[in-house]
Amino acid sequence: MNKFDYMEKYDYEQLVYFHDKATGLKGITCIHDTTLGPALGGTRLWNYANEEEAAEDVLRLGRGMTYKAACAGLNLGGGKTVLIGDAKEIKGDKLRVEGYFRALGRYVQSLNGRYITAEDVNTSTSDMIYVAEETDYVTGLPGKSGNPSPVTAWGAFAGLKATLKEAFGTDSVTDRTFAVQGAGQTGYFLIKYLLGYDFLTDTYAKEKAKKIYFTEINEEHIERMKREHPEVEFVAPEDIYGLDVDVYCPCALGATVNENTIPQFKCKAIAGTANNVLRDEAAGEAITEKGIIYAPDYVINAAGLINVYHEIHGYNCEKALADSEKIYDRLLEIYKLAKNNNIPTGKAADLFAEKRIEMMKNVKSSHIKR
Ligand SMILES: NC(=O)c1ccc[n+]([C@@H]2O[C@H](COP(=O)([O-])OP(=O)(O)OC[C@H]3O[C@@H](n4cnc5c(N)ncnc54)[C@H](O)[C@@H]3O)[C@@H](O)[C@H]2O)c1
Repeated sequence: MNKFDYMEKYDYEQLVYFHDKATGLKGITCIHDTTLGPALGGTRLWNYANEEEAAEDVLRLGRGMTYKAACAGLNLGGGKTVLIGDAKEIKGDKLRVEGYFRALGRYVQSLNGRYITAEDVNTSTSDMIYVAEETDYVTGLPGKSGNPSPVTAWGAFAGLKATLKEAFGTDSVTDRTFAVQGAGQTGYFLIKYLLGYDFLTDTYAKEKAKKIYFTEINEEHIERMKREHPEVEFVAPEDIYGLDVDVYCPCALGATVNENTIPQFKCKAIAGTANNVLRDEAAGEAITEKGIIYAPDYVINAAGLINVYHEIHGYNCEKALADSEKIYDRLLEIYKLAKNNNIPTGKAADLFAEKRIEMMKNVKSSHIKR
């Protein structure tokens, strides 16, 4: 589809190409929707096969950010930047890195706050320090909101409890069993929260799950879990889907809910931190038919975004965690919407986001009339 037709179909505001000859910076920014606030989305550096592929990726990712921010209840719109280039080559040239990312910063500044950037695939918080030399519109800087993963897992834990409430009528984890895929940055913390860990007090003061299984492919992460929490049982990666547990928690890869895994599931709910959990729309429909409650990925894993949003307004960890807990109520609303409209929960999340944006459009236009 030609770009303008595509932009019209999905209501995009802007697609901006930029280039800096001296540093070889070459990229595209998508600003999808700024009804709720400035478009926020990270900058991804990727060796795209061609310009077309980069444009398609940035359009898809930028729109996804609009839905994520809207469902998270933030005053943010959705956007994204992709840089076209070989990360190894660009970042391997230490002299070039400063100029490259400062050129990006100058360009971001030229958008005048309509777009706020952050790190993403192949860009780091230290690259963002250079970006910040040239623009105010960058977040997720070192020494500010910090690593988002414990907060992402905190929000996901709140969402997981809402999902238990929906599936079992109570949100307590004490009688429940869990299968966690991936004990990396977020999965590790999700398991700790399931074991009663409180991030704020650094104590195990909360209720504890009845049983947790986990799987991993990284030896260090397997050893860490076995050493710190021997009661969490390791299973082989291929065995995680068919376990007789209440909840499957995807915290590693995308597309793990698919035609191969769905027949294996014995769980009543799917709730974890991973992105793009459903391989496709059909997977969403199939698990709904199977009676499995699915926590839409971009809703349950939004606390990383909530965390950097707080950085823009002066970071306070307690406030960021409290806001992340709102994912609980948000998911309950989405589950209700799904039931009332007889649609899969993923579709209900999209509907929720669109309704919030529509409502705010009306609020803003009535404000102008006065
Ligand atoms: N980090 C965040 O704040 C954040 C925010 C939103 C979404 N997410 C999403 O959550 C997911 C996990 O992110 P993360 O930051 O924890 O990543 P991570 O790389 O730290 O952890 C993922 C873990 O999964 C393991 N893994 C990979 N393939 C596996 C397999 N087949 N079986 C078992 N384990 C496997 C890896 O070894 C790794 O330890 C990703 O989809 C990411 O996009 C993360």
